[in-house]
Amino acid sequence: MSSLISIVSHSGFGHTEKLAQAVAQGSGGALLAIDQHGELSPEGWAQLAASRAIVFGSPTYMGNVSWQFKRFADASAGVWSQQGWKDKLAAGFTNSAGINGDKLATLHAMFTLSQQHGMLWMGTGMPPANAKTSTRDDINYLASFAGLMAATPSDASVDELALGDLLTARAFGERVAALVRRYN
Ligand SMILES: Cc1cc2nc3c(=O)[nH]c(=O)nc-3n(C[C@H](O)[C@H](O)[C@H](O)COP(=O)(O)O)c2cc1C
Repeated sequence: MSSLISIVSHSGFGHTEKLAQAVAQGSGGALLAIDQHGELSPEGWAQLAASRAIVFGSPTYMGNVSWQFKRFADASAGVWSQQGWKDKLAAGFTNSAGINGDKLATLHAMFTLSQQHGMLWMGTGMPPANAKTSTRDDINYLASFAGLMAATPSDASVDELALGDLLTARAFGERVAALVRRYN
């Protein structure tokens, strides 16, 4: 059964995939994987066409989306020519090793993609956890407004994503679901 919300993402080594799963838990959305060749199945494209909201996800590689995500983005030009995603809701998330690591550039790439398609972008809408008393387990400790950010040390396993980032991803998914209900 098709979902109103789709989370379409690429992950090279599984960390961003774990984040995508948390967004799916929060939103009730369907997970769609861009594979290691940058391809999405025909069923995946059909799911996106039927969705009310599309959440884009990619690791940050060299300060941008992965080439696999970019291949998917370029392939969406076919949808663009039919204005197939116009007025759908959109959001984005990324994960990288550095606390900063130029993640904002990745979110901007996703934002630009959404605007080329005429979509409506949703930020986190979350207050930052930036007080002296804040901890890494807090929601939005990375203080991102444009989209969901997570930081996973370069030598951390998939099972070592920060609890705070997973909670943030879940809350981000809940926000996406709430906005879909509001603007449906
Ligand atoms: C080719 C490559 C480029 C990377 N570039 C960056 C970067 O620009 N900034 C950063 O903070 N981390 C960078 N990283 C680290 C990854 O973002 C990090 O390992 C992330 O958890 C990988 O997610 P994944 O397991 O979903 O692929 C890079 C890793 C690779 C393999």
